[in-house]
Amino acid sequence: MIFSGLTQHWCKRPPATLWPGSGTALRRRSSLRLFASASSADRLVQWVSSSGGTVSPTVHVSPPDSVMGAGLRASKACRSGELLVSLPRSCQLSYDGSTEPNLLQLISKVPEELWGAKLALRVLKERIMGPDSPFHSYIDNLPMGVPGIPMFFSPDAIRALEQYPPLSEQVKKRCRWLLSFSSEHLSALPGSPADPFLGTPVDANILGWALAMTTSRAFRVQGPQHPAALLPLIDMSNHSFAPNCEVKPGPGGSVEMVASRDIRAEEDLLLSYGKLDNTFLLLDYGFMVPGNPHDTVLIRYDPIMFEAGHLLAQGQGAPPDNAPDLGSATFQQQLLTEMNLLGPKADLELAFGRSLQRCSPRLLAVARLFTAASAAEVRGRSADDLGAWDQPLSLINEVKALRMVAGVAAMLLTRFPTTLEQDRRALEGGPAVAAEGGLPEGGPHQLAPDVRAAVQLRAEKKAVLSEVLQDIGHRIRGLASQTVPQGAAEAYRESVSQASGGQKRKFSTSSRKAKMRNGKGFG
Ligand SMILES: C[S@@+](CC[C@H](N)C(=O)[O-])C[C@H]1O[C@@H](n2cnc3c(N)ncnc32)[C@H](O)[C@@H]1O
Repeated sequence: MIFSGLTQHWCKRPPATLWPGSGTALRRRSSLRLFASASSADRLVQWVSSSGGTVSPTVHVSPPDSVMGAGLRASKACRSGELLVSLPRSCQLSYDGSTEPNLLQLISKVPEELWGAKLALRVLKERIMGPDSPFHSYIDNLPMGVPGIPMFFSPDAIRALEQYPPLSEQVKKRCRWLLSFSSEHLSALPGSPADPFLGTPVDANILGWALAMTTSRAFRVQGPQHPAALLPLIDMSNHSFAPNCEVKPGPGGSVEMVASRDIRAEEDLLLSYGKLDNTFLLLDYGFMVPGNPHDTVLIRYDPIMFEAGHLLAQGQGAPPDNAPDLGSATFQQQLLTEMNLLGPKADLELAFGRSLQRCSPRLLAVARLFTAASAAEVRGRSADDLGAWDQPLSLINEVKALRMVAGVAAMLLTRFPTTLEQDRRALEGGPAVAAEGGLPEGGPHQLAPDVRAAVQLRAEKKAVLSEVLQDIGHRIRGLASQTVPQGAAEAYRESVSQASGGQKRKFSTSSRKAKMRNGKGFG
């Protein structure tokens, strides 16, 4: 059954007390920022200045565009290090800043790790207080939705996203949490003495809006010990991996935004939200960066997957390779436990990624371990050593281990119901792929924005895996020519290039069997 995310109908017919005068603007779902007018932005700047903060005359709020929404821009050139915005503590919105007992009581019911949801409850409280809230000028300027956030995707888009379960599972988890928290703790509040929301009904969709605000706008500037806070005005800066501004703690608990390099007049003022992969960017911020250098593909550790990868990478023309011992030998069990891949609290997450030198150290370590000739080859190695790119066990082992890594990546690529090329054609408006690809059936058509985002996300993941295959194939070819005699090297290269072909390559019988045994590779 397809899980449908939260609905946006609340946006169209909001309770009057929550969204005064906003009903009509919200019908245009494609616009990111739906009601921040020049005057509300001016009021925000005035509020920061009159609350003891500083806003440089260089800082200008730019009107929304269809890609990034509104933003900040330099109205004139400024020098590196120049102070652009300073926010006193009283202008920072965090969940521990409230003294209202009912709100604090409700916030305490949210698990510690869900800081975004705790902060969301505070945002709702301030929103419901309207002009009585000290944060009114800020709250009034918040967008009415972040349409790119998958919590609000249609069933078609969620289906399209299911090709990459690490993301679709997170989306479902968030939606389930919102639904259960609102039925357990919010539905009975109106009319009760414990109600912090002054009788205004709050449901999962409204809490979802507030959660989208906090995950897409909060900062943790004062260090990991301090709760994340919303930073009015500063949070209008959009993201770039090559930013020109940075945010840092200032004197007396203030937060400052400064130019991190010389900035020309009319340049956008951009911050880096962190070295985040596309999954995280889409989940929390509702956008992704094509070719993101920090993108990753997550997989769950499973020895059968490594075995299947090994078989796939061997290829048919390859010299026979002894079947590796997969996790049953005592020395393997010890190292797998040290890597926290075995045991009741095991963390099974492994990753491929551009900035991980193609795969996470633990993934490399597992492949080296499984292809080690004997316990003697890994004796004295810690799990950390085993995952260090510059510490191969031996040339022969490295070739085998990299072939196994490449085989796992190739196998993942073959498991997507659609190929990278099909996804790219769909993004260009070509014919829809079968419904298993999560696209509506039919001829050439424009994808809805949320379906497009889902297809783009999975295409980005496939691009990461393809690059991993090419890169590892290249490394293997370099190593293989040093380790095997001339005739066998030819066969080796042939098998490696077959494995690098990924989706185009046919499974050998044994690897097809392994695939059937293994079921899903993700999540
Ligand atoms: C902290 S807010 C920035 C201000 C926001 N644009 C606004 O209109 O209020 C973060 C949101 O801005 C948008 N955004 C920021 N950087 C972006 C980028 N590089 N590409 C696309 N959207 C971006 C996303 O909607 C994101 O959730």
